Amino acid sequence: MGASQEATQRQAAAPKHAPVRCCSASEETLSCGSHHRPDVIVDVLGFGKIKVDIGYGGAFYAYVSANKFGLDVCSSKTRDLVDAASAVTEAVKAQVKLHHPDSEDLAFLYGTILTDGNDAFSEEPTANICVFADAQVDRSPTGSGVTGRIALQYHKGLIQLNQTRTFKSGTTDSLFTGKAVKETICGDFKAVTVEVSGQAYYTGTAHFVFENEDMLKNGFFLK
Ligand SMILES: O=C(O)[C@H]1NCC[C@@H]1O
Repeated sequence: MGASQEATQRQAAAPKHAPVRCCSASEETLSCGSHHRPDVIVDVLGFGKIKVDIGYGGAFYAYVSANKFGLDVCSSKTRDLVDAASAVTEAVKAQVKLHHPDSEDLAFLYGTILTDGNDAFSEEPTANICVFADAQVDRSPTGSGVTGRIALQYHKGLIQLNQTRTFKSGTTDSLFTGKAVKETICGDFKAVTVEVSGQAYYTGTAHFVFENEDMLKNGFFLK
């Protein structure tokens, strides 16, 4: 079977809109110890005191409307959005202690998501840009980021269970849809199960092998 045939077969078998379910909590600092305090004030270098939300949807993000920085997620220069988001990330990392009930390994801020501020339910798409890891910009509205954003919207009473919202990347215009489907708990935190859907495309394949003589074929530990 040629490579293109294989790819075609895989495409035919691939689910186009399979939703991904995540358990997601609106989170806050360990020290405050309550379930509902999404508003966290941090001192952001160059911008002063800014109120952000911190949410978890597979990773922790800080969420803040871009207009707090005089920016627009859809029309401002990406460089300016990245600089503002990175300043927020630095501030939160330095000033907020995160806690994850399942594992402290998960208790770190992965990035900042600047939004258009349209968190109340609407049929219209709401835009955001995710600046994560080492100031990378996501090409999508961000699965984990949208999950956390829906959790925050739900816990703020801005959306109801099973109200589907559409999320748009301010950078590429790509779309995800998502909804909160069930209340749950995560450790001591009130949480919500979220479904996110989007379109994915194959962009390549890889085939890995190991040879018996390879003394590292089973992997290795770093000392
Ligand atoms: O969509 C996601 O959740 C991933 N994309 C970039 C940040 C996350 O790793």
